[in-house]
Amino acid sequence: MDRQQAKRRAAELRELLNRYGYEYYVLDRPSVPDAEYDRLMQELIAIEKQYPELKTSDSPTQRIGGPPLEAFRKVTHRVPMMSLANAFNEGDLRDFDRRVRQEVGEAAYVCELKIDGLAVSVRYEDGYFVQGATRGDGTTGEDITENLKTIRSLPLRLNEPVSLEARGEAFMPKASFLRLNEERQARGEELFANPRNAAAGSLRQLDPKVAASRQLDLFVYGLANAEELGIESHSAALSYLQSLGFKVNPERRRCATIDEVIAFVNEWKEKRPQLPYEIDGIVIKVDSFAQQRQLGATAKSPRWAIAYKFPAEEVVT
Ligand SMILES: NC(=O)c1cnc(N)c2cc(Br)sc12
Repeated sequence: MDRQQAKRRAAELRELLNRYGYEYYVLDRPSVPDAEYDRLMQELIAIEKQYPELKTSDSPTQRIGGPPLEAFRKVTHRVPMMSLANAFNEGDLRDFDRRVRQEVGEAAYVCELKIDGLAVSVRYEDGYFVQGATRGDGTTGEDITENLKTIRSLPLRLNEPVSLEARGEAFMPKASFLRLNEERQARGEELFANPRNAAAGSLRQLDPKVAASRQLDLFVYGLANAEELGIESHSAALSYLQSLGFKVNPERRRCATIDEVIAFVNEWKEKRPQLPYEIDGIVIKVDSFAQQRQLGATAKSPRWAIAYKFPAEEVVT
């Protein structure tokens, strides 16, 4: 195959493998057998070996990660990553709703599952993944780009050539956590206490090959620059993120009243053990960005959101 044919075939393979990867890891609905995916991947690896200059940053071969880092570089978040005030019972939720309605009148909410993982920020330029970082202290985090690239549900290239910064939670599914601890037990190593610690420990590894072996996953749940993109509500932001190719948690509900919010909270209090990942509560946000702007934020938390906390979940070992 000459260079021109190789260039064309490499682009074809990237398109195919990224689409098959999206179907498998984001939609959980693969359209080709694993053997077919592996065969195409081997073909792309061979072409990139013969013509290294054909390797692109969104090539699925680039997920496996380079050599171990010496240390993590610091990253300053242009938009601070905030933390959420907590609610522990129905009364706290009704107090929150009363404060919101006193300031902005009737408000619709979006309820989402609070994923028990590690908050991360992922930045894209012209549709290409360029940098990922931990939350850190909210203003300064650690650059874990190479480790985040190993998460198969993180798109290396978006469906549109947009520049944005998305926020999400990296997590370890319960099944991966149990298997990892079984392996560590067999090697006489110290066990991880819970999936959140296992996910955090995995993303803090300097060697991307270790992170790649931990089968982490990622739900994206927000945009740092939504208003710059002309989006006017949180529910619209989530639909937009989904359309770009991100994995957005489907268990979400737009609620017109706090009674509907409380119904969602009680529903998931019961259904939580059936989830393949751990959650530590429900996040409730005022849906309209105009109303969010009116409500503003305290020094560390937005006044337009609250996290209803569940008691710690025991993963069945
Ligand atoms: N859907 C969400 O907004 C969401 C889900 N899971 C989480 N751990 C967090 C944390 C913050 Br801060 S927001 C959020």
